[in-house]
Amino acid sequence: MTEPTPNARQRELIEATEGIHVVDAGAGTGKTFAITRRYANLLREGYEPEDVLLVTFTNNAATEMKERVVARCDYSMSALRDAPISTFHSFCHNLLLEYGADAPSYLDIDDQITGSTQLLENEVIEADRFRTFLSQFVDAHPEHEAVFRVLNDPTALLELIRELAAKGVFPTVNGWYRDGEVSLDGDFETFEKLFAEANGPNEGANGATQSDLRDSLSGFERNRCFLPDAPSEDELRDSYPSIDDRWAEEAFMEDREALKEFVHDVYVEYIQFALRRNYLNFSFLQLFAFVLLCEDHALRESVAFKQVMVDEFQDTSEIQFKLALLLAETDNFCVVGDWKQSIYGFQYAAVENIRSFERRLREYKRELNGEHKRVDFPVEEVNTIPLRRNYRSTQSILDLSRHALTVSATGSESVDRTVKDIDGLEADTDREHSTIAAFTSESEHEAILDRIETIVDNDAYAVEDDSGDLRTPSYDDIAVLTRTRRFGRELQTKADECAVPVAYEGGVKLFETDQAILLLAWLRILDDEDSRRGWAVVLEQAGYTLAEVEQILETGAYPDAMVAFRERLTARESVGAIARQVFDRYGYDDAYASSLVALLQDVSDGTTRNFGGMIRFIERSLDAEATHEIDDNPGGDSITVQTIHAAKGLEHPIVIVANVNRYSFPPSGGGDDRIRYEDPIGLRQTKLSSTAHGRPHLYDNWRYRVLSACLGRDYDEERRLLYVAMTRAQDHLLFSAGAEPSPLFENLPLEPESVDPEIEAAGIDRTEQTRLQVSIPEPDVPAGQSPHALMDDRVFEDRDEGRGIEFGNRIHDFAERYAAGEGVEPAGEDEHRVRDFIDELEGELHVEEDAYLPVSVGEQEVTISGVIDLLCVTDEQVEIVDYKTDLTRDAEDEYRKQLSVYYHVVQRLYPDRPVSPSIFYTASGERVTVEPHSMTEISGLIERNRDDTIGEREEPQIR
Ligand SMILES: Nc1ncnc2c1ncn2[C@@H]1O[C@H](COP(=O)(O)OP(=O)(O)OP(=O)(O)O)[C@@H](O)[C@H]1O
Repeated sequence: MTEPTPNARQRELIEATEGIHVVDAGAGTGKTFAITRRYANLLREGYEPEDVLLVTFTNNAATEMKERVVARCDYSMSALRDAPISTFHSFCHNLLLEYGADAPSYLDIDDQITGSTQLLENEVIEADRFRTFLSQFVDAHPEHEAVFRVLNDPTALLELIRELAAKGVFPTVNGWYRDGEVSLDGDFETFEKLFAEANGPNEGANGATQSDLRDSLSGFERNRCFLPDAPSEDELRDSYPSIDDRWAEEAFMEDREALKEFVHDVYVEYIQFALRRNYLNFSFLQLFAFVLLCEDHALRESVAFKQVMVDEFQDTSEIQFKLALLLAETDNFCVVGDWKQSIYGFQYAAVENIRSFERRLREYKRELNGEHKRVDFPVEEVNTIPLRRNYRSTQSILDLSRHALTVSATGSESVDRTVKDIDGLEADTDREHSTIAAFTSESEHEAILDRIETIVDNDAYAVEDDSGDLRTPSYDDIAVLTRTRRFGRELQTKADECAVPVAYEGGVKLFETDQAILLLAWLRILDDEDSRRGWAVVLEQAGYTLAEVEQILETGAYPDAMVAFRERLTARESVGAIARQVFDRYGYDDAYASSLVALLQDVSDGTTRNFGGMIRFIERSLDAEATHEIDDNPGGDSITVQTIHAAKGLEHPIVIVANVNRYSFPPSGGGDDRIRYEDPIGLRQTKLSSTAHGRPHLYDNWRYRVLSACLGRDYDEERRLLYVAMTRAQDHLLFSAGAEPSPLFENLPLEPESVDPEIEAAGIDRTEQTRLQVSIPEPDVPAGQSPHALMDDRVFEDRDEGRGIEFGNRIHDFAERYAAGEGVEPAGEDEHRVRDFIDELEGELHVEEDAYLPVSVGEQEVTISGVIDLLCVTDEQVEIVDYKTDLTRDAEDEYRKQLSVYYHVVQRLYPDRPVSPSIFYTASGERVTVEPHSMTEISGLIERNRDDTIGEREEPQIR
């Protein structure tokens, strides 16, 4: 194909070689094309490759740019081999290898960066190392016990470190680098403004109605256990229509010294740990490069570039923007991007870098020039170049895509932007042949496949070929884009059943899947029965808190069921058989699992049981980021299924944006990170460990509850994801949803059609067994089954406080035998309470009743099964009783889900009587009746918990 001729605006960017230029333009407007041409033009104008820094976000993009530059100038590929066209990370890596030996000394760290310091890219391996670090850290720092006790996930702490590094908050050995600590404290003035905004009274028909904040604090104490210093809900909401302003300060001001010290010590000691083991992660590379450039003035001046250009600028983090400034010798600084395509917030991309480019430029210059002039060029004049012509899509697709940025993502959210506020794009083509449609179906997967079959070879869906003529479409013109990975995988399975060819883009990093991680853990346990690395993964996966994991590892008191499983594995003949048994236990019956079994069988000859060898093989594969094609990829003419994140930068003739459903897009929930860093409230704990009532316990932090109510959840990135998905389409654009479409779907200006798919798929009514956990805690439960099927088991923190699993089992055992009339004698207060309670009951008692509840989740039938502790049946009513040995009621919301399942089972058994589900707390003797969830709610809860929300976590992009 011939190279396009730049349009006038693109030419302006290509030829404007002096000064600061910013392009913030829509999809497909030729930004990458123009910046590549600009680079070639600079070389033609006499700049040497080493004078020009061109930053991209992936190594592939860097290579592609070099190829395109070579085509436009006199340089060969080999001449450009070492040219600084690279990612931030590889640039920083090279800088540190050459000049950075002593960079750690600027943080008062004695360890050095050496020639053998490796870049550790693999997050799975890093998480493993971080676990090792953390267990050493805990032993060395008993003073941090209280903060450590609140944690439930080591990777969340590692994520926090990455976040702080991306935002320029670095530790020194004895404190914080520059004004890092100020950032951790947060900014009360800015918070006060947010508080005032959320707390402004609303207008009702009869005057002012209560503020959003007051409203969202109703139920302030529900299902929470606060420390005694917390205000009651009545106190907090004693004024109307807003809550009293004094609560802004009361909530914000909190003694966070212990927390800051904990985070500081983990952060700096982890850096030291990494350096001593000769590795740095992406975050630390940038951190040290930044410190080095800040502190070594001579070096900074010597390495600075005459020209700095950044592509995909919307994906830069704060530290990356600052790095780019430190690397610029003059104001020849050019960035291109699109705020509407900023979808890497979870990797700390700061959309404000491009949205408020000029303000940030000035602010960062001021900051960097604090005690020394580091940015020595004027930033007052910025030339903004608009690009409006789109070379990808038809006008109707472009017009609709603007709506993506203004639709409300929830039922109640109001978006303070209208379509008019979004710059429109002009299609380069005059042709208007697009089909734009939306459909819903109870069987969404089948409906999509059905539609695909209709599209292929259909003139109504004709697509433009390279010469601009229309031709009928084939499978490989079609891409199905999804917000989360899970839906794509499900669709692939369904497509296989229906013989529709589907391809994954770029294969799968098989050894990074959950399946492989669990298998590796069990192999480690088989290789060494006390393997900390193996047990830590297995126990965390089963839902134990970090403190519990530590305790179990310390004492070697592994759960009986897990030990028994290890014994069963030991009896297996081959690694393949072991793998199969591990996958059976965790309910993995998919292409990944079968590929892993087949691969390991091949590698191990199918017979030997050399665990050490297998472990090394998996580790090496992880290190090499080995990608494997999954067996069911047909190749050739097939549709592409990928996440929206993976589709960024690509284009497809026909796009189906699928699974635009409630709880999936936007994904429901959020992390359960106990330590958070949020703007402008700084570093906070959502839970606090205290012995306020005589024994250690985790309390909810009431201050965080109030603070977070003022922050709200920002769905802008979800809208941008929708925009990215839509703007991948060249010719036709479709949307699909299931029984419960997302507001993102419903609020688009489209009239969805409800369809009943005709496509035949074998095995569609397969039933998936999902066990409901009954006697919580009972954490040794396969993943994908209970408790993850329905409950958020992270609320069960009580388990390490002397009562724990065994205690719970003992009480349940006593209760069962006592109610069954076995004449057992109570021992201890809880058992006495249970006895008294049972003595009071009137009616026929049934103990340990099995309960099975079929639930439709999407188009799948799921059976939730559990065991009901006690049923008390009379002619008038049926009472369900579930014993809980918890010391508090803070897990009640989760128990409600469990009891709701029992309620529906029992209600079906006794349709003529009222059924009341209740909890009996053995610690207090309190009996609490719960309000059951409806079947629809249960189905939604299962879907929500099953849906993996990690579209964003895949494709570990270099950022
Ligand atoms: N002036 C032009 N004439 C014809 N085609 C062009 C022109 N400029 C760019 N294109 C083509 O438009 C397509 C999109 O270009 P490019 O990928 O550079 O856009 P972009 O703005 O970076 O897109 P996105 O933001 O969606 O990643 C490419 O196929 C490119 O070759």
